[in-house]
Amino acid sequence: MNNALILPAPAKLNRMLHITGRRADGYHELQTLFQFLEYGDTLHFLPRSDGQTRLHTEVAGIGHDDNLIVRAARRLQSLSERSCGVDITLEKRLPQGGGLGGGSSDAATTLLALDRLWHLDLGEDRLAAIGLELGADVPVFIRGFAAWGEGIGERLQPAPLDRPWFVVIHPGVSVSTGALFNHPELTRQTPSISMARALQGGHNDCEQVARSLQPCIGEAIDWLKHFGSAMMTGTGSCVFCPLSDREKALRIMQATDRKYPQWQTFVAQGCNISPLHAALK
Ligand SMILES: C[C@@](CO)(OP(=O)(O)O)[C@H](O)COP(=O)(O)OP(=O)(O)OC[C@H]1O[C@@H](n2ccc(N)nc2=O)[C@H](O)[C@@H]1O
Ligand SMILES: Nc1ncnc2c1ncn2[C@@H]1O[C@H](COP(=O)(O)OP(=O)(O)O)[C@@H](O)[C@H]1O
Repeated sequence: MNNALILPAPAKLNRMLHITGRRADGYHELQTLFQFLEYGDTLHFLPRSDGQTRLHTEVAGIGHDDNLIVRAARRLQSLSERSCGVDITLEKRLPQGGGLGGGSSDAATTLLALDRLWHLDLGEDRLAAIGLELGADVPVFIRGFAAWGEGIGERLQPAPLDRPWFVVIHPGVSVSTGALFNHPELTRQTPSISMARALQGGHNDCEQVARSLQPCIGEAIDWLKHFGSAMMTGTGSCVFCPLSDREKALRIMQATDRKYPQWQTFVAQGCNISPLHAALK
């Protein structure tokens, strides 16, 4: 059908993540550098005219109506006066609870796709605000530029990051974002810094608690530290190491597969314009 849309939902990495405080509602104030990866999920959208929204792919452990894709679609449906519907299928590559933002990225791709397919023309500001109701990470995927994020990650400005190749390891476990943020031993008072300072290098305040919750996260970071400045993304569980060239990254991936066959490893380049926005142009 000629008005079907096939779009990427890329992963993100947090190249650093500092927790600078906690708001009265319990959410944490962050300073973080978001960068996209040329790697992620793919969504297929086929409009239907009977007002039904259906996701035809099951995601393990998530009910149809709880899936962020369906929640995003229904939220847009509620804003439309016409009887819009859609059939959606998902090629899932990103692990859940991996800190790669897969669920948030799926939601953002759905919002941008349906805004176009249903001719809603809501504009990026409105879509980012709707996205924020679905998850703190959704706005950066709506905006589509690598960013210095503050607040709970929704105050964004473009960040001129380098674009290395990354070896990314998913050590086969997941970390619940909520559980990590509620942990009594989490560092919550890192002094604020400027973006310019963060671009010179930073750390991830969630790493220590994630290591204690899931020791294999620490094992994966310590292994990748043999090759460069390895770090965890988001609240975990994935860890990454930036490399200057693809061949070197692929060699490290092969060595990781041999030594730790129980982990999933991939190589992808960082990008400062989201592959989603590149595809929508
Ligand atoms: C911390 C980040 C950094 O990228 O990590 P990852 O989840 O991607 O690992 C994100 O901002 C996460 O965003 P997202 O995954 O959308 O989180 P949400 O669904 O909004 O929140 C899940 C739960 O985490 C806690 N939470 C989340 C974000 C934040 N800044 N402070 C918090 O305390 C809240 O308890 C919330 O109920
Ligand atoms: N389409 C989806 N893909 C992944 N997770 C989803 C989706 N819809 C809802 N979720 C929920 O969102 C949570 C966070 O998922 P995700 O964004 O992939 O991880 P993270 O926030 O660690 O990067 C999952 O544990 C899952 O319960």
